[in-house]
Amino acid sequence: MSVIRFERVGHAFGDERVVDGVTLELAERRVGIVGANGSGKSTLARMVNGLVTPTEGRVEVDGLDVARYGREVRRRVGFVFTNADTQIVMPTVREDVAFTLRRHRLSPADAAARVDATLERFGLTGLADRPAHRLSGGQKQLLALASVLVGEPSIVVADEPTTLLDARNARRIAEHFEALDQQLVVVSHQLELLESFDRVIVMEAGRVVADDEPRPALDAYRALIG
Ligand SMILES: Nc1ncnc2c1ncn2[C@@H]1O[C@H](COP(=O)(O)OP(=O)(O)OP(=O)(O)O)[C@@H](O)[C@H]1O
Repeated sequence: MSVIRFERVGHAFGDERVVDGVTLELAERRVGIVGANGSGKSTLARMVNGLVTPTEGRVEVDGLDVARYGREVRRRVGFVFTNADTQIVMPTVREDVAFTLRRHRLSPADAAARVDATLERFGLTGLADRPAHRLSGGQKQLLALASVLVGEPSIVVADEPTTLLDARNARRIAEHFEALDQQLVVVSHQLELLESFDRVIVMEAGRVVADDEPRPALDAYRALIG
């Protein structure tokens, strides 16, 4: 199991301090992060793989300082965005999944086999040669997840991965997340998704205000938002 460590982490955008004095050690299989809009959840999540750098304190993944060892950390930590369009970078479905492996030093045959197996796993084989940007929202989110997982990260961080999807696709994506072998950190407003998790962190104005098993943590969150 990997360990994500936040040590007195803060982040300010200009004068606005959006993450403030967060110390956490996350080593559970499934960790959820909830909080009101603007409470700093995305900023915190993005610090795990260096998309955002702390302005105070440090974040480590398996002892690696994310600010210094970004490349190594990003090999271990896959990030899934809310809007799959943000992370689809290649013209076709197959090329997008293959793009993740460009620095993995695999032989072309091994890389192709891994891509094919991943497409199959996410039900994307029949769409492999389609333009990625013309997929439906649900298919795009499956592609985004496939493109992350083909790199075999040990941790997957997802920032509201089901928010833009209809109920059926949200359920499908949630099932894929539930089936992952990887350690998972998920930011979500969809509280039922987090009920089966090992630990839930509640953020309020940049601080951790509850950190517990899902039931008490989600109760604390519901009380907080009234
Ligand atoms: N790149 C940026 N530049 C300036 N301010 C930012 C930037 N990104 C986020 N913020 C501000 O930081 C604060 C925290 O934002 P963040 O996205 O981390 O919150 P969040 O809890 O994920 O919110 P939401 O639930 O709405 O996604 C907000 O006030 C936001 O406006």
